[in-house]
Amino acid sequence: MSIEKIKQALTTVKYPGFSRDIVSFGIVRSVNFENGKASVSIAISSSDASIPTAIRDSVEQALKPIAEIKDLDVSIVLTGNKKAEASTANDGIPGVKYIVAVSSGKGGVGKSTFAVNLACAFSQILEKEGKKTGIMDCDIYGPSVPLMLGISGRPYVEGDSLIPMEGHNLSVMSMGFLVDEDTPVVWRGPMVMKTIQQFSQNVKWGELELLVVDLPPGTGDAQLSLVQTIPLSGAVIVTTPQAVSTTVAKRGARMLEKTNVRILGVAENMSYLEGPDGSRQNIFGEGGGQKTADDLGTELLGQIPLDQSIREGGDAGKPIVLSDPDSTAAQSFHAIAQSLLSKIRI
Ligand SMILES: Nc1ncnc2c1ncn2[C@@H]1O[C@H](COP(=O)(O)OP(=O)(O)OP(=O)(O)O)[C@@H](O)[C@H]1O
Repeated sequence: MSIEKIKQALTTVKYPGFSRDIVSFGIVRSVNFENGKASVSIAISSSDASIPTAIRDSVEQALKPIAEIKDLDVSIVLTGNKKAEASTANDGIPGVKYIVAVSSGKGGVGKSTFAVNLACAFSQILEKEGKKTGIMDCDIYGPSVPLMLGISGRPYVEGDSLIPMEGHNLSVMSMGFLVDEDTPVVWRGPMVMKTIQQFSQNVKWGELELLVVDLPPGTGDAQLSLVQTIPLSGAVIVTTPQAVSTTVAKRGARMLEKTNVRILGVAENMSYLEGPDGSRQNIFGEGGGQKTADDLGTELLGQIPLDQSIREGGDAGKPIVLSDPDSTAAQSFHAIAQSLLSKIRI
């Protein structure tokens, strides 16, 4: 019996909430085998109390089929490395408890539309608890959140800080408030990163229970620098039903995983067109969201229909979650917001 065999079996154990296994994650400290007794030592940095138990259970399950192991000792060492924490209440932005990023591998999947409606759904839920929600639009190339929320003007500056704008019971900050609509945003790489870092760090949010961050599309430097700057509670990957989006969405997710951002789940946008009789037409194919979620070892949080009112709501500055709360789309956004809240609030 080789130790390699045990290590091999451990590669089937996924870190909770991640598609990565505990061996490639680098948290397996040591593996020993002597006289039928296997000892595995694992170092975990998360403050989430459910993680050590979940990992211990999965390790026991994974090693059970190895007949040579008569006795097993799994020791879990808790370390204080913040960077590897999968999910915690956020202490990176003063006053902001949780930060959820909305990401997509490429543009045009409706990421900003999703982020705005999700923020409105969070706001409706959290308002009942007397708590506030915010949204930060980091899409510096095409900031569309102000338009989608019908907010214009310039934010106040207080000392070195920007004061967010307010609309629909949301605190809102966007690069769109800072650059003129007609001025093409042509930045050089390093400037993009500097700007985005300053932008994300210098906003006085006040007390927020949750901040939704609309990440720039793609998997480039701007995204990377943002996720390194803002300690996220987790990220949602938005994709569409097409097979091609699955590949691109996965590329985006891998980038997030590399920076230890917890993937909270996948949301599929433009999933189907609902007929007046309730029938569903899969205009853009089907299964992309589920496949992306399966491949990433996470869950499909929900499907948002293709709905003309979603676009109209975006263009008119009144997201569908607010304008038609009983619609299928609004209810999907609510369900997604609820399941995200229960994930990050463990
Ligand atoms: N489910 C939907 N049904 C109908 N229209 C939608 C839906 N989702 C998004 N749209 C529309 O698709 C267009 C693109 O959406 P949006 O700007 O949100 O995409 P995006 O992925 O954020 O793009 P980019 O990343 O390039 O900013 C918008 O006109 C929006 O109103």
